[in-house]
Amino acid sequence: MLGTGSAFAKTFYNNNALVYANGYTLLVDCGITAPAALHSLGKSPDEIHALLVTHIHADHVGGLEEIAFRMKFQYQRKPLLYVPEVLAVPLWENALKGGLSQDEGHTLEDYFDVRLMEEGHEYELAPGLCVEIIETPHIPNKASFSLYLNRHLFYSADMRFNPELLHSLVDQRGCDTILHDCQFINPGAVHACLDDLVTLPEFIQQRLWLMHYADNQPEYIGKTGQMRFIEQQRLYDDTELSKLNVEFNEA
Ligand SMILES: Nc1ccn([C@@H]2O[C@@H]3COP(=O)(O)O[C@H]3[C@H]2O)c(=O)n1
Ligand SMILES: [Zn+2]
Ligand SMILES: [Zn+2]
Repeated sequence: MLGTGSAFAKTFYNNNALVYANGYTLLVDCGITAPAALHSLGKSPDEIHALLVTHIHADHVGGLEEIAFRMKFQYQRKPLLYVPEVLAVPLWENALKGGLSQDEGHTLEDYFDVRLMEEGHEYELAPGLCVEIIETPHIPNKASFSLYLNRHLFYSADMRFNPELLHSLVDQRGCDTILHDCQFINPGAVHACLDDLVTLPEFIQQRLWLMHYADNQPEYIGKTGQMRFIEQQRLYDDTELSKLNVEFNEA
């Protein structure tokens, strides 16, 4: 995890992730703090093969201008950008155009090798890395897409509490690991809140890691039912994440 903080957290970086697969590096979301978070890990933007955007909020796309400029002018590269089809135009028109538009660039494609994604398809981004996008409710009338990775790990984009989806992923689709955004304050108007998440049955909680949390996260350690916090700037192996759950349950 590059960062695990909420949109307004100051002690945690924005909730963005680096996904590694056989030498390939995917950056999932690129918020305002992503360049600093990469720097603190000693990572150069040049090490990123592809980026993926879940939705248009600054904690998920606010760092794209810096990455786009540096890729173009510092590294002379056009990285792959995976974007849900409905977000491609608003991403350029409403988020990036103001800063990036200039003689050398007037479109998203001038900075990125754009790959549009649709729901209901699985995309093999690299050997050992398959991604499906699932539209999940967040802000009314504003599209946001969670991810299903390698047919076993669900990574929530910001989403409201949706127990039916979590049940169907676990019961019908072999989901053994859930990384879920979490808001501490009730009600979770645009996110799932902790009071909602602790109502999930234990077998779902035991697979669930909390992320996208506020600065007062330390106050909640030990108060999250069967769920655990995932930590920023730490490397997790996806098979280890599910193995640890089993060990945790047995302990
Ligand atoms: N209707 C809304 C819209 C936004 N927000 C807050 O703004 C943040 C934007 O980034 P986020 O991570 O989606 O979290 C949102 C809410 O904290 C909110 O609380 N209610
Ligand atoms: Zn967010
Ligand atoms: Zn959001």
